[in-house]
Amino acid sequence: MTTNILIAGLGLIGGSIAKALVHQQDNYITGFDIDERTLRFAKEQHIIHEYDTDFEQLATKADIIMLAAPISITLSLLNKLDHYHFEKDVIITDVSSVKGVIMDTAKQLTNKRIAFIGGHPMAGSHKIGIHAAKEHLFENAIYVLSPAYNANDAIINRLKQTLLPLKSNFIILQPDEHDEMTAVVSHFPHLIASALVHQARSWEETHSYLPKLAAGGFRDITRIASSNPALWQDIFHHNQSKMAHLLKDWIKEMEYLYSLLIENDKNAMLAYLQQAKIYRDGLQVQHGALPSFYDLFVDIRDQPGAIAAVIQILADDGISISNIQILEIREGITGALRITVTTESAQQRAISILRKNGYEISLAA
Ligand SMILES: NC(=O)c1ccc[n+]([C@@H]2O[C@H](COP(=O)([O-])OP(=O)(O)OC[C@H]3O[C@@H](n4cnc5c(N)ncnc54)[C@H](O)[C@@H]3O)[C@@H](O)[C@H]2O)c1
Ligand SMILES: O=C(O)C(=O)CC1(C(=O)O)C=CC(O)C=C1
Repeated sequence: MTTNILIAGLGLIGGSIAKALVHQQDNYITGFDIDERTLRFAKEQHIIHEYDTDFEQLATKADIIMLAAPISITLSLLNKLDHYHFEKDVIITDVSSVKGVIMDTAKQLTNKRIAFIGGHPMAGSHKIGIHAAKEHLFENAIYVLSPAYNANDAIINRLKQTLLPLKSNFIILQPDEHDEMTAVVSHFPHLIASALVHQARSWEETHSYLPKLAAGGFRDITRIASSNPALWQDIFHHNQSKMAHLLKDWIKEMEYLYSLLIENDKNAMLAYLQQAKIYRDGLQVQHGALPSFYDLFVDIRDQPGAIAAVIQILADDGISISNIQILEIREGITGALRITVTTESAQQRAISILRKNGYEISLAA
């Protein structure tokens, strides 16, 4: 039997979900978006089967509705859906990064045809819109579900079954617990990344050469400051109290760090950095929201074909690369490639084969 799935908001997240679901024979994917170019692109690229600019038309034909717009829009779409006349039961879910406000709204729903299950796939990017959508975005990612309104186990299983092609790992979380944890490991880091960028920008006023010194470290830690500002303002707004709490904690942490620096306490600073490293290294190998990844650093010369040669050696050995980054290549001088693979054995094989081919390899930059 065909499942009619409406995706409202065909951006990075909605587009990625559509791409993963559209190839399932039994799915019929429809799309709704405020941006008609997005809808046309999605149809032309076979990311959806059909679109309409009339939300009600699409919604009342759907078996499953996925709300993948910014949070404030998702809230207003949810309120609209409550007033529609559905001739059959419908499962509604969302992908919003904050769950409390969504679940509070879902609890106010009165339409008996609706079952609502909150959702949040814990993967994404700093990129915006359907052009950045990727079929494999949610593979191995944690996908949080928070059942709220009219949702029994059979309905939850139906949704999970429909989302199986995403290859995510589902977990059930209460909204408050979800918002507390995502505030720590997702939302608050965005605030800090933006603050670091502001700090660099203001120092540039007196040190014009500063951007040229911003190498791998600054780029790594501030990548997420390039995310969609409107989307993140909306996330901060809807998780405001937890963000404020974390910022207070952070200020205390910075005061502690300030005291370590002022006292110039080498041992205490070493212990602080060591503890952070141990915890961070542990996160890399856990199976969770953070994918497992193993890095190796390859020294290369700045000359045409140098990167391709390294990739070819690994490809010939059947080693697939999950990420590659060029670090601090300066004109005519040796630089480094950071290559990321997903298993320890692939890392060991890559090191061995590249060393045999005369490359210098290290495990840290
Ligand atoms: N970006 C991430 O890394 C990430 C990860 C997980 C979850 N999320 C959540 O996913 C949701 C969407 O984020 P995104 O990154 O895909 O954003 P995006 O900007 O890439 O996509 C949002 C889409 O919603 C559409 N839209 C905006 N207003 C609309 C309206 N009134 N009606 C219909 N469509 C409308 C936009 O045109 C766009 O296509 C957000 O709720 C966000 O919290 C984001
Ligand atoms: O990779 C990124 O750029 C992201 O910000 C993805 C990220 C995160 O990890 O914080 C952002 C928002 C989410 O709701 C889930 C995932």
